[in-house]
Amino acid sequence: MQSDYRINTSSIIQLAESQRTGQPDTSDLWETALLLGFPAALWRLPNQQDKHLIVSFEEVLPRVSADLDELPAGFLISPFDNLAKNAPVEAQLSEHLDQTGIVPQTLFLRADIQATFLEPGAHTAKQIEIKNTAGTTADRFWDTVDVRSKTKRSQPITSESPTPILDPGAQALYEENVVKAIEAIQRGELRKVVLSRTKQMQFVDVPNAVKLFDKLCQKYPSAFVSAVSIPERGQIWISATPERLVSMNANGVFQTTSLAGTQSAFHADGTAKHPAQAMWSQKEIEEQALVSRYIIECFKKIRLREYVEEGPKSIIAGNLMHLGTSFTVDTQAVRYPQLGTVMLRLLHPTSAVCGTPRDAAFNFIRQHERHDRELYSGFLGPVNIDANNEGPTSSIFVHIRCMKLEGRLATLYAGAGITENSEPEREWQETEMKCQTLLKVMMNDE
Ligand SMILES: C=C(O[C@H]1C=CC=C(C(=O)O)[C@@H]1O)C(=O)O
Repeated sequence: MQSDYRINTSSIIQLAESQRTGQPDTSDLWETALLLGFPAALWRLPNQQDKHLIVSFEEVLPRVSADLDELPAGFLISPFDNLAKNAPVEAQLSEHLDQTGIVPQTLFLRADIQATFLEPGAHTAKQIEIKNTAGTTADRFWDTVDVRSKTKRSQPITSESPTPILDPGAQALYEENVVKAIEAIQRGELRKVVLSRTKQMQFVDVPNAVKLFDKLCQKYPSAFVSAVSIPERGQIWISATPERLVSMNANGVFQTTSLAGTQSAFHADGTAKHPAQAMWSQKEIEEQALVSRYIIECFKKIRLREYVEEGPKSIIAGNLMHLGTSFTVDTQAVRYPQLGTVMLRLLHPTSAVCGTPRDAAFNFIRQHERHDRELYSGFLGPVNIDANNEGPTSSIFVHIRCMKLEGRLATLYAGAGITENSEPEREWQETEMKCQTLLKVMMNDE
C-alpha cells in the first residue's frame, strides 16, 4: 500500500522565483489549498525561524502506518486512538503493521507542493519546490495562486474575540471522573490516567488560521506550532505543543522527551518565574517519572541500552512550566537506523496523554470521557523533509495544546495527569490553564 505514496525525490524541480509573477506568501498557498479542497500543513519547528508549508493533491488522505523509513516527504497526523495500541509488541514491531490485520489510522499528507518561508512576519518565499506531478493539478494550483496573490486583502485573525459556549455541567463531570480515577488507582487498577475535557468557543466570522499560526509562532518560540487543514473532515487543527515524541535528524540522531507536571510560568504578581527556581511537589515529580519510566520500558523491549538521559528539569511551555527529561540515541553508533519508526509505534500513546499501565488507562479513558479525542493527544509532524539540503529529517510531536476549527466553531482540548494524590478541583484548574495557551492568542487580537 505504501509504495503508492513513494515518490522519487529526484523528480523535485526547483522553481526559480523569477518564473513567478510576484512572490506568493504563506496565505496565498494556504488559501489556495483551502479553496481547491486540498489538504495542507503549515508548521514551525521549536526554536527555528523558518516556516514550512506543504500541500497534498490527495483530497481524501491515505491512512498509513507511521513508518518514517518508508514514507516519502510529507506530514503525519494521527488520532489518539490509532487502533495499533492493543496489538502485541511483535505486531507493533512488524515491518508491515497494516498486514497484521490492524487498520492504520494515521493520516498522511504527501508533499506535492513544499515551500519554506523565511523570517516570521516577512513572509518572503525563500524557496518553493514543486513535485513533478505531471501537469494539470499543479498548473491549476499555481494559476489560482497567481489570481489570489493579485487580489488578496490582509485580514486579522478575527473581527471580534470569540465567545465561550457555556457548558454548565462540564466541571462537575470532569471532577467526578477524577474522583473515579483516584478510586481506581487506590484499588490498584492503574497508577496514572490522563483525563481530558473540551472547551468550545464561537467566532463571529471564520478566523484566519494563518494569522493565528503566525501569532502562535511569535508568542511561543520553543513550541512546535502547526496548522493542518483536513478538508474531508471539514477541520483545521491548530496547535502549539511543547512535547517532542520522536525525531530523527539528518545525522541519525534520535530524540524523545518525557513531559509532565504543570505549573504557571508566572508568579502571582505577573512576573516570569525562573525555571531553575521552580518548586515541584512529590505528586508532580512522580507523575513525570512515570512518563520517563514508560520510555525506558520501551527501550528495554527492544534491548536498547545506549541512550543519553538528561533531566528532569523545568521547561517553559508558553504560559506554563513542566518537568521534562530528554532521551537521545546516536542510531548510527548503535546501528539501529529504524529506531525512530520502532519507537513511534511503541511510545504512542505515552503516559503523558494516556497513563500507566497503558491499556488499563486507555480503557478508563474510553469508558469515562464523553467526548471523542479525535486528533487531540495523537501525534503529528513533518516526515522526511529536507528543507536545507542537509538530508531528510522527521520531527513528530504529541498533539496537545491544540484546537479543532470547524468554520466559526473552535473546540479546545486539554488534559491533566491524575495520580493517587490528585485534587479534583486543581486538576480542572490545570486544564483551564492549558486551554489558555491558545485562548490568549485567540482573544487578544491586537
Ligand atoms: C495532556 C496534556 O499535557 C500533558 C503534558 C504535560 C503535562 C501534563 C500534566 O501535567 O498533566 C500532561 O501529561 C495536555 O496539555 O492536554
